[in-house]
Amino acid sequence: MGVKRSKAERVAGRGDDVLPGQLELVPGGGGTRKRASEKVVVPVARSPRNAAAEVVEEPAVEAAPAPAPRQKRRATAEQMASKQREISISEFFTKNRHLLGFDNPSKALLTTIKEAVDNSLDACEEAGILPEITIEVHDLGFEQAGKADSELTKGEGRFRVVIEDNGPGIVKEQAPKIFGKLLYGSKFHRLKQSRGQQGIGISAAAMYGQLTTGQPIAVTSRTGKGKPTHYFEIQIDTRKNNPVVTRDDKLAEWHQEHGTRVELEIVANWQQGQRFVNRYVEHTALANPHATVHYVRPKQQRLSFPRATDELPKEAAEIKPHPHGVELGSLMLMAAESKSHDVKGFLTSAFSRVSPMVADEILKRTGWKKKVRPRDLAEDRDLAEGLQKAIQATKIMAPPTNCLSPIGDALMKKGLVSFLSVIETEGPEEDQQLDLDQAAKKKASKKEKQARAEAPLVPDAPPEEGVEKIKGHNYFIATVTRPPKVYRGNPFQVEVGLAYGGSWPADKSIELFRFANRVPLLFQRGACGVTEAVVKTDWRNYLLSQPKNSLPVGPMALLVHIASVWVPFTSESKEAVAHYPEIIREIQLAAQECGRKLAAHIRKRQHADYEAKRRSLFELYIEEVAQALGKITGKSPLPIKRDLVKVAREVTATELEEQDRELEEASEKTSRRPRRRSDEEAE
Ligand SMILES: Nc1ncnc2c1ncn2[C@@H]1O[C@H](COP(=O)(O)OP(=O)(O)OP(=O)(O)O)[C@@H](O)[C@H]1O
Repeated sequence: MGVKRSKAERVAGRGDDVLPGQLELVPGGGGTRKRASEKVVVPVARSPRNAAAEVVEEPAVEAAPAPAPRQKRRATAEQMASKQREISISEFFTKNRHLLGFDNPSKALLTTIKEAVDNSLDACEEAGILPEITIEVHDLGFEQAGKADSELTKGEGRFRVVIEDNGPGIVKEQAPKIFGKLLYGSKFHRLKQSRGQQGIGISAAAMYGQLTTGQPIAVTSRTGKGKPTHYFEIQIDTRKNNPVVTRDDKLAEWHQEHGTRVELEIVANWQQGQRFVNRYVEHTALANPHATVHYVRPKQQRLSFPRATDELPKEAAEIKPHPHGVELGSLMLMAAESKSHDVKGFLTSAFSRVSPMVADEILKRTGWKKKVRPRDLAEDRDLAEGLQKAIQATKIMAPPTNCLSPIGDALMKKGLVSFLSVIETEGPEEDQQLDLDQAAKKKASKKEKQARAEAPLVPDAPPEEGVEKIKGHNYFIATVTRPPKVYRGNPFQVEVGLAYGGSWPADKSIELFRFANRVPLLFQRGACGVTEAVVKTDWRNYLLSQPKNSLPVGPMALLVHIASVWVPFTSESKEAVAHYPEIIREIQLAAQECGRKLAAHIRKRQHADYEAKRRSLFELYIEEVAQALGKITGKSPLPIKRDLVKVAREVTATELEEQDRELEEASEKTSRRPRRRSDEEAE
């Protein structure tokens, strides 16, 4: 069937090549200029009324190019050139501090603590030291915030943040650059899993402190027994991005044999920011069960999170880049820096998984007739492109994965159990915003709540495999660790753990805990690839309800951890993971695997509930039946009742009951101590 033309099209005779609503282009460089002899097609606004006649005719006119209106130049290139100058990285981030997570005083508080704690944990692990970290937040008073009272948001003021670790310490010469120069660090150029990766975190915190309070960052550090303790005060010359040491002393005494203490004065908002900090500390303890964390807060009890294991995480090895992940520019740069005399040597020494045999295969694919040196690759883009294509066409083993250090199933479970004990002991987050007196009052009602919660909802409901008993709550815990995978040459690994039941609300969206290289991600949930993967998973298959494009609803906390040598964050503030399809797919697979375990548990639980209901129904009539049988047989009704109860239990027994009873006995023997307790209690 032919296309029906409008009247205008038929008149113009060009309806076939001009779509309605389109301006006709005249070939030959004329752009939209009209040819004299032709009718011209002019677009008209589409509306239901004129949809049928979308084009109208206009008499063709020779179009003369209209002279451009003369405008007075506002600035000349020379004038503009006089204003152009280099921008230092510190100047840039002073203006764009939101990019580093210092958007507002409450977020700045968390970012400052996070940057320092992440460094401490990284340093301890790298040195093979079990971390013991103290986080202190001291309120210096609202009047010192440097603003008029009327300008202060409630809770805003000046705070001193102190982070102390028992790590390897920092050598004297390095301290000024580490704390007083942005983009200076030990982790950016290597491929190894670590919390820090950019070399900007702690100096950015120092810069924020300097900007808001004018105070320098203070650093105390010692590298070992018998070594001196150095104390520095460091400022940043933001114009040059260089450190300025304002104080450099040797301390006569320091209680740490080795370690680092960082002190920053910042404008923060404790009232609004404390819940983020509390959450960060709790979640850090959850993902780092090998660390002891002490937490000192204004007007509240000092908290301690003792380590749940004395085993350090598996050491992550440093690897070389994988050839499949290298881009042309990087390849040329690497070739320029290579000390090898030939390309074969360059390939085997600069990349992982390139043996001499694999290098020969790559070179054969290039089809080069003459000898090529790495230097030639750096200078000749075509040669480099040829090599890159040959690399991509060659099958090369996936990169080694000993550069990754996942939490692991066992420790993830341990961490979740400890974390849940904390929640049950301490109550929800809001409780922590109260002052000490109010907290004491709340404690009494919490005990009542707990007593109520401890009463089993389902008579004889048995705990089952994967179910952890925490202070009277049954939590089903399941974990999944996926095998390592690679995105753009970077190895990564996904782990998922879930805790279902207990006191999580059944009618709300699940709690999603995101972690990257053991660091909790607390902001930008909606913009994170992890959230996308969880939302994309169809949780209805696993017996949870799930509104469209949302997290599932149910009494569940879901922990997702991605471990990688280079986590692709969406910004420098490292708050959300980018939406790489390979990563999203892996998270989905892990979530599905965990979901299957969850569905099996929910089914078993539903079956147990059903049988328990049946049993209670039998038991309702057993007394009467026993009495009646006693009368008929002339025997005592008591043994009859006992026998009937026994039969009812046998009939309604679920297959799990036996093993559950064993589990319950075992769990009664092992008294669980909550990981978080106040130091007062400990004493
Ligand atoms: N407490 C510490 N103990 C030992 N070394 C430290 C400590 N804090 C910082 N460093 C060193 O200082 C460097 C710079 O730290 P910084 O926080 O600026 O960046 P990063 O941790 O490398 O990366 P990111 O910007 O992603 O946090 C680190 O790479 C580390 O080598």
